[in-house]
Amino acid sequence: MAAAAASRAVLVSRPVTFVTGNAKKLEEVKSILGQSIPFQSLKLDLPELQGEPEEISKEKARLAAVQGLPGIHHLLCFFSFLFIVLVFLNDFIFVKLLAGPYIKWFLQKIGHEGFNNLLMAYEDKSAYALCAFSFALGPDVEPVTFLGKTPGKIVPARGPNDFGWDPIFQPDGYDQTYAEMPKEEKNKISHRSRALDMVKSHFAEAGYNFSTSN
Ligand SMILES: O=c1[nH]c(=O)c2ncn([C@@H]3O[C@H](COP(=O)(O)OP(=O)(O)OP(=O)(O)O)[C@@H](O)[C@H]3O)c2[nH]1
Ligand SMILES: [Mg+2]
Repeated sequence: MAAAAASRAVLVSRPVTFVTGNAKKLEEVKSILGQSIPFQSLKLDLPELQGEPEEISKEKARLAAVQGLPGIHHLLCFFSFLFIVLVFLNDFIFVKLLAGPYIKWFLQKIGHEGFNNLLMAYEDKSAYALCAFSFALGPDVEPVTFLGKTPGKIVPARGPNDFGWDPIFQPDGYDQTYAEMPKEEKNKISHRSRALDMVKSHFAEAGYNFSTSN
């Protein structure tokens, strides 16, 4: 077994690069990953195209890799959204009603209160938080995407207001919003930690063996 794992091991001499300009995301990723995957962060203003989350994230990773950053061959593009999903029980159709990849702009324009007001007409405030990571090993390699999802609902804002939509998202099975929860608690069940669990498994299965100097 050990020999099989050893023969599969891929020696990686540079840390993975997380492409994000969001300090709060970075903080959570650092705390979730700990020492498990060596990484550095890089703020790169790349376009986020329209489409499904997986495609937006994949394309961003592809762009980052193609951009040919000097000395950086391992890119992990990080991306996260909140979808509002309304369930119309009569016809069993899931309707993605709002926001999705555009949550950032929604929040900037209408804020937490506006968001709640928009949903006033609907009894069902179901939502899910979705995190998409895409990992591109290089410019010629198709990125792999990992999606982490946490179901919950939209509520009037509660808790500290220092990270996006945390105050209006209450995960299923909890009385607190993401913002009210202690950080460690959020990091245990969050969309981000679920996606990162998949990233970690992928790295372990691929046999990446980091030997980085920093
Ligand atoms: O309350 C929150 N809890 C979270 O767990 C979370 N994760 C992301 N966000 C916000 O959702 C939008 C996504 O947009 P986004 O993914 O394009 O982020 P960004 O543009 O800030 O950074 P990046 O694209 O450089 O990585 C931005 O407003 C983020 O602040 C969160 N808000
Ligand atoms: Mg962004």
